[in-house]
Amino acid sequence: MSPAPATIEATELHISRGHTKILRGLDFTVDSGRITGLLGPSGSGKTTLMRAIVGVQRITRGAVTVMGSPAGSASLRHDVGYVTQGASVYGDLSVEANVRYFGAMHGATAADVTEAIDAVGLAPLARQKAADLSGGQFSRVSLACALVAHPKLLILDEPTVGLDPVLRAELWERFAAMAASGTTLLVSSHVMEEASHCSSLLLLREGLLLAQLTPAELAARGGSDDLERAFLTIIKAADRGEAESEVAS
Ligand SMILES: Nc1ncnc2c1ncn2[C@@H]1O[C@H](COP(=O)(O)OP(=O)(O)OP(=O)(O)O)[C@@H](O)[C@H]1O
Repeated sequence: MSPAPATIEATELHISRGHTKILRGLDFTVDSGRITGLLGPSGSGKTTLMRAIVGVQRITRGAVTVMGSPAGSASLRHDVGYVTQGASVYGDLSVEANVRYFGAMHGATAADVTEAIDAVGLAPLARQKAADLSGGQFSRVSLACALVAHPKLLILDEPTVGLDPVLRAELWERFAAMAASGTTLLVSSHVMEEASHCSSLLLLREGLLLAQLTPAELAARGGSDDLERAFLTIIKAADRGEAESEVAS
């Protein structure tokens, strides 16, 4: 079987905001039906890259295509789901009403709504007002609102922040099941241990792509099965490389 075409393709992607260069020439592809992790220190450009893929971030130079169309194309509206860090949920509506509302924009059925709420573990709270939920529960409403549309590409900005370990593990199982049924997921995280759930990793640092590799390759290249330590080793090596090239120039 020939491999499925890439869902996302970035070519020489540059993004500046004001005078600041935030993304500095990224080239990568994200494969279909896989979980790709977007990892990097705070401020490295993860959210900016996700925004570019969704089509809400102006691109300075280069290109991003999603399923063969320029990022943000109207034809992609029903195919791309994006869950931001700031949950876009109506506090005065119940969990169910929120998910139904988002679902209605994508032709979702009542069964889709129930399934999405179940998937994030909020069935017992379906009738509760979103404003009365805990922080972790509230952010899961936002995730349910994205799941209800059954997007082909789901982009999740730090979806496990504020969740306890049990829920985090359940969500990763859910993501794996979605990928197995053909959904492409791009998931950002600070938590390196979560990298092990991904089949491919994009390592960002200061707007540059340090590497695109599998978790096993990260462990091998960073010389540790502790992925956090492996990543730090790679970052330090990149820092040394930059310092050396500055001395040489
Ligand atoms: N509107 C803006 N104008 C200028 N600079 C910005 C703007 N938004 C973000 N930045 C800068 O762009 C850089 C990348 O930010 P971005 O939010 O993409 O990083 P991130 O990797 O997602 O960080 P975090 O993990 O903390 O969310 C940061 O240095 C940030 O200060």
